[in-house]
Amino acid sequence: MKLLNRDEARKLDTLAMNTYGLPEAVLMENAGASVVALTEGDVSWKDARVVILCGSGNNGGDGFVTARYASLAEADVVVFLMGDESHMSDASRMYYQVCEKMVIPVRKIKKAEEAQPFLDDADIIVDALIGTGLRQGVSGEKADLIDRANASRAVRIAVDIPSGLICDSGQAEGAVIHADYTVTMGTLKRAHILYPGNEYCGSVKVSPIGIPGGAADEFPAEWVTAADVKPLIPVRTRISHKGSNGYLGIIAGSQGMAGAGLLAAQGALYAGAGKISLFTPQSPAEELTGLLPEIMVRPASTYGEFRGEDVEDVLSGTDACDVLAIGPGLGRKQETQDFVCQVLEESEGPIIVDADALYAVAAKKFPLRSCGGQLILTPHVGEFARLTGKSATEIEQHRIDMAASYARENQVILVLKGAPTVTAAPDGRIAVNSTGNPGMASGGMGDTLTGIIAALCGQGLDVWESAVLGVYLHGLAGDIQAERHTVGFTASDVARTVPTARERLLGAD
Ligand SMILES: NC(=O)C1=CN([C@@H]2O[C@H](COP(=O)(O)OP(=O)(O)OC[C@H]3O[C@@H](n4cnc5c(N)ncnc54)[C@H](O)[C@@H]3O)[C@@H](O)[C@H]2O)[C@@H](O)CC1
Ligand SMILES: [K+]
Repeated sequence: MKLLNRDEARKLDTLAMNTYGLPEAVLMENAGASVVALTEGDVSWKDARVVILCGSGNNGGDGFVTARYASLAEADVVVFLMGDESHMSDASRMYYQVCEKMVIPVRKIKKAEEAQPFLDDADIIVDALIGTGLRQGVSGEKADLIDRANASRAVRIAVDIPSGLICDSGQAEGAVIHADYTVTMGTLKRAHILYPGNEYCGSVKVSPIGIPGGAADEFPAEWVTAADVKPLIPVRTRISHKGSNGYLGIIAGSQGMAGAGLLAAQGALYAGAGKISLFTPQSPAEELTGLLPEIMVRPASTYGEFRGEDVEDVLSGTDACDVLAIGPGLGRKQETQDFVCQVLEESEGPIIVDADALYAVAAKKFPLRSCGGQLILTPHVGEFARLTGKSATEIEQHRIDMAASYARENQVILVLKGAPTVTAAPDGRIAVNSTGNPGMASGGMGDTLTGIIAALCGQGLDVWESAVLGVYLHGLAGDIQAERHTVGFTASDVARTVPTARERLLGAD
């Protein structure tokens, strides 16, 4: 499902009006009607005392329509209008007047306290104060009204987006409605899925409001669900053999950090890789041999860590590989950074660049565009901060846009891990992942993801598909683990659960 920012949401409405000739009032009618229709069953409108808070923008227009449908559902409705009436659109004003003609009480208020007795008694509060039109945090009387609505024992239903949330960033800069339900119009908005925005939304319901499905096709960001990634799962034929399922080379590990490469290998193995070689320095190689009998451990440096002089040896080994993954546990020594940059420069196949390899890219200001092979970078926020020179806070507030511009500028697939993980392509595609949970915030999870993505790439998916499906499967495996224990499962547990996740995805509608 498409995921829109503020300007795109406005553009979608304009497209619906201009391209399909749908009048604004029709969209508003459908929006208000769906607020009642989509929540019927979750709440009971009949005989409920309903307070509808309207602003003077089009979100308020949706609120006036909702008032009519709530009244038709036999609710006892009162509307409070806070805002400058002279700013109302024609459609909003029309529905305001319809309320008056239906003798639904509409009280214009300047002070929030005027609504207090009604908020105290309400069963349902509909929040139609401000929608996607908000640019900065709410303060003053509107903020007071929001706080009072939040203090009420009533069920709160937000129209389109909880009032006070910033649509593009999901930030709560001032007062914000804490909704139990949000009925959003057309398609999802960023604030519904970004943190902390999604915590204010409650259960989100999407109403198409009559806009034809194809109208949103031009917008780049997709909220990735099972239906999107299920068709990407590699199909295995009867005559499949290990050679047809990808030979992966994992370049990982250093003295004292042997496990990272093993976790990447586990991720790859359980995601169906045909054959895996783990290229690692001598001492981790000795520790690892035999721990995962299905993989080949290839000692490829006599030092405790990779150095520039090991490049030739490693590349002669990885020559036969279809896909490379580089980074987990490599360490951050200068010599290792040189090694990483040379490997990136000289390799041709797709390469997943993770962990300490990302450190090397950032430290050496390595020109990613000069690389021969297609790259998938998988930074978490800290690593992305190093790559971009931006603060973690700034990245968290703009994770979608920053991932997208980094991918475009550097011509790489960028997987910005976190909540939610955002995958961006050089051509502008953006996939925002819907799986995963906080129990996955533990050491080694990223290493397994790297292995999973590499394995999918080896099974014939292109770099974009591998990243999008890999992120989804990894998160789903974590979600399956979290069904038993919300915290305390390990990266190895997640790797071992990938086959179950794959099967669950295959069985999804
Ligand atoms: N054709 C359309 O444009 C449609 C729009 N729809 C609704 O319209 C909404 C967008 O409407 P608008 O663009 O008119 O904008 P909004 O109604 O979201 O917001 C504008 C209102 O918020 C107030 N406001 C803005 N920033 C504020 C701040 N920082 N503090 C206090 N008040 C503030 C303004 O004074 C104005 O009254 C959507 O969220 C959706 O609910 C739907 O009716 C579907 C059709
Ligand atoms: K709202």
